[in-house]
Amino acid sequence: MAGFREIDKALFPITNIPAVVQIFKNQLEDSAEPDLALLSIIVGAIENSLTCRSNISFQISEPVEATSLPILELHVIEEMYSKFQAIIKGAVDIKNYSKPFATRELVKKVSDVIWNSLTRSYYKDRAHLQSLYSYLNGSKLDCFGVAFAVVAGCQVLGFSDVHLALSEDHAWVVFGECSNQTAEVTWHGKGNEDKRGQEIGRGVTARSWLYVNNKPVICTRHMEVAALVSAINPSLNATHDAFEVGLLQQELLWLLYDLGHLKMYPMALGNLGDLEEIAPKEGRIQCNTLFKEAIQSARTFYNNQHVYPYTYQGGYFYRHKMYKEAFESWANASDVIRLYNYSRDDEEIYKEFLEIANELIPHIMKVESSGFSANSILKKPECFANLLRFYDGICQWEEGSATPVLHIGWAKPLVNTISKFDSEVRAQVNIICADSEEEKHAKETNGNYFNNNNYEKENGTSTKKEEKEQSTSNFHPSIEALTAACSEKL
Ligand SMILES: CC1(C)CN=C(N2CCN(c3ncnc4sc(C(F)(F)C(F)(F)F)cc34)CC2)S1
Repeated sequence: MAGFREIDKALFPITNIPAVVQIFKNQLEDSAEPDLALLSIIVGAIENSLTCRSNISFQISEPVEATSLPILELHVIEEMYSKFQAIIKGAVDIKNYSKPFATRELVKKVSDVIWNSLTRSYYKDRAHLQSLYSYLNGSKLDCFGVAFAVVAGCQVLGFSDVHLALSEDHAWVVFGECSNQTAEVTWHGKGNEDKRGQEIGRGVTARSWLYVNNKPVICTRHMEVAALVSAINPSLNATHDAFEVGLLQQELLWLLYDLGHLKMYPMALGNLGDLEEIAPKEGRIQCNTLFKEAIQSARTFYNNQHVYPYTYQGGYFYRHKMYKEAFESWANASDVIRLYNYSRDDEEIYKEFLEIANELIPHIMKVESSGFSANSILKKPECFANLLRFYDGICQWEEGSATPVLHIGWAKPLVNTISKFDSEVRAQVNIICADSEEEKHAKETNGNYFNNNNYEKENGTSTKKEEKEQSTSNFHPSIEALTAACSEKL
């Protein structure tokens, strides 16, 4: 069983970051399960006291030491911890539910208890609504927070088979003797009817990015701790972070990394990479290594069906003006999305690709075409090839989808970008039609490679592709038409 033990209580009152890290270490290394409710309440209390407006003067007027925190008294935490236990145990009579494994009815009941105790209406996307501190003190939770609270509630009831399942923009639970049962427990997006209690769709939604082609991160208890730590939000306001909260999140993520609990959690590795880029820790691996580990994790454990590891890495390269590398990361992100069907639940990733295509890439083009260096990316065929691959993936994402992706707003920046490359550069990119000798070679070498500037791509097959007869080339017709138009101008 989990629990708030004497060795944890002995660390109170908590006044600094090392004490919080020690409690997490005790909980994570103990043979029993780490106590999700306890850990969420502790970090939620710290985050809330350092980021919520009420004591804003505290931050500005009294510069605090890096690792000092507002004092956390034991009785405050104990009261909240007992309150959560009382709410859950008071509302769920487990005599009605056979043990040792949870049932759909039990999971739905716990979800109803959380759901019905939330404030009637509040701004759901506000920051700092992810922890049990927010639930117990403000009766407010965001979409992730509800799912997390349900798993923490099931832990209180002794159901150790109920675990958090995470896509890149949604959370649900798995449960049962073989952990193969799934249930929605929270809402997603705006204005969508919640599907709480239902199993995760096999139908058309299963092919949407929202459910990552049935390759979600299935958490262990320790990975659920990593999720609550990843969900820590240091932002004070739109422009500033409370740096002690960011520091605490970074220390806790390194603790989880060292214990091996981030190996199968690409987004947590990406979060740690972002924090390391801002404030690199002595003697730790570099942030771009973390972005690579996140990509490797997604390729190894999730059949390369996740987009964010590539956009974490692309964002890093972009901020460091490594534009050639950024194009490759974004083209790799596009190779992931091309196999999905775009559905109305996929707005978040749509916005991500829209920003890359219509803000970041045009900015790079502007910067690169003003300067006149021989080393410019406008002279590099692999940059042109990766841009085509990026756009082609988005076109293919749209293919076969009920909802269109592209509109005229996409076309102008796209044509503007492609026309920035001189004809002799474009001519060096050799688009190889499917079934050619090179294509077969590419299949044998099982991957993408630039072969004397040829752009070769293994034509990844998927259900989406099988439905279409093999096209004459790898690219979506509109990209093919564009490149043909360009080459006509040679
Ligand atoms: C490259 C990026 C644009 C930078 N930040 C990104 N994040 C920030 C952190 N983030 C996350 N980081 C760790 N774990 C999770 S679980 C999750 C979620 F499934 F959507 C949930 F639970 F519904 F909110 C989101 C998420 C979401 C993606 S992607």
